[in-house]
Amino acid sequence: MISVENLTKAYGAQRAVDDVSFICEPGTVTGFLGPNGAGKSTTMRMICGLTPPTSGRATVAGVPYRRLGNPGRHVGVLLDASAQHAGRTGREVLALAALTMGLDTQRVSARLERVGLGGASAKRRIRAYSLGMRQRLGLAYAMIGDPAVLILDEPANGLDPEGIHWMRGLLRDFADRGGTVLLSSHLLREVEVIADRLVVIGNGRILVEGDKEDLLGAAGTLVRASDPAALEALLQRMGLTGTRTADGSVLVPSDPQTIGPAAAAAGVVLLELRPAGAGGLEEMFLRLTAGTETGAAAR
Ligand SMILES: Nc1ncnc2c1ncn2[C@@H]1O[C@H](COP(=O)(O)OP(=O)(O)OP(=O)(O)O)[C@@H](O)[C@H]1O
Repeated sequence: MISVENLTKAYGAQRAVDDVSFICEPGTVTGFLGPNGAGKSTTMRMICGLTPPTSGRATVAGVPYRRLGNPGRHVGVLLDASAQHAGRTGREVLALAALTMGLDTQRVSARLERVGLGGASAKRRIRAYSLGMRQRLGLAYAMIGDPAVLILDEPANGLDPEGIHWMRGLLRDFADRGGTVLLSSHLLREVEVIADRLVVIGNGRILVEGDKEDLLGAAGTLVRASDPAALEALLQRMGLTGTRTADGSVLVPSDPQTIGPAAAAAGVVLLELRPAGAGGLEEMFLRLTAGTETGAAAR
């Protein structure tokens, strides 16, 4: 389990992470999303004891990361796949990790095979690895101590479609066996498939957090009318408050079955009427992050 409580990190006047709280439970994969510069890496670094928080705290398995004895046996971390010593071979990296954790190096060959780096790949130096191969080694490194928790920053970065499919299975299996996974990714489609829970962050603050199905299902209805003022008046009469989205439609906290007939009865011509969740995670992400600095810049 990972617990993040009111975590804040200030760099001068800027709050890179601002009062962030969430929990990752055993048996779940939590997707950590946000535009560039939102504060994902900083949050993960604070959880792993690499960046001291300005205030708040984070614990893994009930204690701050830095107080874990032999941390690799409790939590596997992959924050930067290229952080390994370029002159070592894949086999050497894993063997050293095993030795450091007091584990038998016999497990190394099987672990390399499991991430697709057996045979000749294991004997190559990291400097000759592709980014995808480094990510695979990074995952093997994170998992060599059989931890109960995985913290992965952009683990799919550089993986080919087959590699992404493989990683999805690996992490799903890990969580299904009771493991806890926190992963950040820009690949929304991948997160949508693999995650059970979502934490979306923008400008250092949590924009939305919760069960994936609930968030995508309870997103409301997107309505567009030829006469926006008439729609607004209708919503008011229905006691509903709509929110104008970046593309000019209105997000209404109700279902299409309620809005459609009411609009027809009132003679309001609708150009669009659909569940907001139907556009999936990407649409939700873009809508949520529309007001944030980097989210707006991306448009
Ligand atoms: N050491 C630092 N000193 C000053 N500012 C920093 C430092 N590290 C991060 N920041 C700032 O904190 C903010 C959050 O950065 P962070 O790397 O956590 O974002 P991110 O969500 O991981 O972004 P990306 O998706 O681009 O990796 C950014 O504005 C960044 O410039």
